[in-house]
Amino acid sequence: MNIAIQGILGSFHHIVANQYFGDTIKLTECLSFDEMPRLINSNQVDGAVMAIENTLAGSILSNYALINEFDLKIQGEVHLPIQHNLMALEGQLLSDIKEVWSHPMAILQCRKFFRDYPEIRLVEAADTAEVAKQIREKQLMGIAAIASKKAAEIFGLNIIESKIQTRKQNYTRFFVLKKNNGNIVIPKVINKASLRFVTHHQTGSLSDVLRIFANFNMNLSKIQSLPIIDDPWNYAFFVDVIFDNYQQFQNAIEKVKENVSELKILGEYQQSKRKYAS
Ligand SMILES: O=C(O)C(=O)C[C@]1(C(=O)O)C=C[C@@H](O)C=C1
Repeated sequence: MNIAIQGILGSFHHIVANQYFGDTIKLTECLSFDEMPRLINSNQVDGAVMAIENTLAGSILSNYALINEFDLKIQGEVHLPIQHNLMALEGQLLSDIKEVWSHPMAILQCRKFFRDYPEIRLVEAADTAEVAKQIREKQLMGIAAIASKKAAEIFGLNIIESKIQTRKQNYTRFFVLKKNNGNIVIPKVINKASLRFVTHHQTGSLSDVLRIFANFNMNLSKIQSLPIIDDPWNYAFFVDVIFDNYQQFQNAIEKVKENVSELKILGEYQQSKRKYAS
């Protein structure tokens, strides 16, 4: 099985791919999220792992847009505890560090730590682990990476400070994606779905839809609005719903269809347990 990940070995996406699919998969490393839909839709990979939201930094809205635009299907989800580490070449001290390079989402999650070091420049890079690799290969002095412990181990860097994210409890939710009609692993249980819908321009139209979910005993775990690019100042809603009874979910969908102008099921999958870090 060939799975695309954002980033390289040692990235958080790598950890998630191994956790979901096991250690024997082949990884296709991408240095942007934008590369993934093309790889999936041209069958160059069987699926992909894509971060979608983080408890400190919020949603990655552009990834919602990619899933919709390229008609990808959500096959599963993983909630991963994220501990960020500041790492550099052996012997480098925090006082030696002039610049810190990392993925923008990782930088966002560590903003507070760097408030005490205003002299350090924060530089956005393509991936957390890729920076660790560069520091090692090019023997970069004065540069540190924000990345996983696994990246420090793989690239032989020294961790200067661990757990530098703004709050110790920090989680990222990742989607496992596949081609619209493909199937990588058949989920044993389906108790969660992600939907995109557009409501009519009438008073109360969103609350009507939300009421349907409540009436059918479905728990709304997330709602996110996104601009519709062809229709300025109008929005599509992306929601996640959790349910016990699949038939009940389908009945709710039939009812929702009568109340919206557009509806798309982005994926039906098994809810992942939200593990808590110790
Ligand atoms: O290390 C990775 O896998 C990344 O691509 C960085 C990334 C992200 O894309 O959101 C992954 C998870 C963490 O929330 C922080 C950053």
